Amino acid sequence: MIKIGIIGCGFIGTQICSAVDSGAVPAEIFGIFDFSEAKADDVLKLLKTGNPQKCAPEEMIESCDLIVECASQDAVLKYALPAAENGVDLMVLSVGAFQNPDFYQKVRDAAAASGSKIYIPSGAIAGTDGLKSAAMANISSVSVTTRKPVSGLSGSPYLIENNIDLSELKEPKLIFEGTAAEAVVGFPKNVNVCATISLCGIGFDKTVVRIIADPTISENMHELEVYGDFGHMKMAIENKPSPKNPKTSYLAALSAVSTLKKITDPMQIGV
Ligand SMILES: NC(=O)C1=CN([C@@H]2O[C@H](COP(=O)(O)OP(=O)(O)OC[C@H]3O[C@@H](n4cnc5c(N)ncnc54)[C@H](O)[C@@H]3O)[C@@H](O)[C@H]2O)C=CC1
Ligand SMILES: O=C([O-])CC(=O)C(=O)O
Repeated sequence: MIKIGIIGCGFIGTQICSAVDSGAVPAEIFGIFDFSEAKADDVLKLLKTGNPQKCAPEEMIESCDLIVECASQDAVLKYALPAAENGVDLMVLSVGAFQNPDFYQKVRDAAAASGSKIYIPSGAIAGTDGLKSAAMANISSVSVTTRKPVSGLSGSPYLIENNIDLSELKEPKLIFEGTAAEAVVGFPKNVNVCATISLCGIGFDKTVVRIIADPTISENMHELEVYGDFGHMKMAIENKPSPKNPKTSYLAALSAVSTLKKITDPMQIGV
């Protein structure tokens, strides 16, 4: 069984640990890490199988087969390269960190040299299968429109830097329109899906992102629209947010668990 290290014991980390602990994924949690000791302790208390420990990422990199980052873009910037250089597989949820092309290339090159794999789950969006296939020919445009309740957007650097106060909002409002590269910096906890779409399609600088704050909804919604030689694709998803973290959709955690199942399964279905 593969030995997994988890960096980040919030909503997604907890869901992954529970899935492994229940036997739904044939793997073993070797270690967990969170800079909040309390969060790591809460996850340790949940686990009933194996011998999971709190341990530093450096120790995971020495001892695990796969490290799952479900913490923050900062954590990706800190641990992705050492993991890839050490030949350890890595799953990344805070995909926005890859908008820096030099960093992305360094991690890719290190993984290629060491033979490790970097897994990026489809996360809180659908349609990555069709987009990846479409990208085998010419794609003329990709856009993502994300619509979230105000509580899911609060505290984003873009809102703070531009003095945008959404607390009195009564109707949906377009609060951002720009490239995916700009969106993942301004909203690092909200539009990692746009980073994933950029990597599957035409890149961070050509993917157009719109973010709408909507006080009338309770779901996190994403619409993907792609035009290319293949034709025209439209995808819309209405995600239930996690009860623990309104920024994150439940589907994001399910997609991480599903990716783990795919890694450990002899049958590989879908692109
Ligand atoms: N790829 C996708 O489609 C999606 C990605 N995400 C991203 O996945 C990540 C995890 O999401 P959630 O579990 O909902 O977040 P969360 O906020 O519930 O949990 C994150 C945990 O990581 C810890 N953490 C943050 N930075 C850390 C660091 N440098 N070192 C150690 N611990 C650190 C925090 O203390 C917290 O306990 C976030 O970056 C989120 O933006 C979320 C939803 C969709
Ligand atoms: O969970 C979602 O709906 C999207 C999200 O937070 C992200 O992509 O970072």
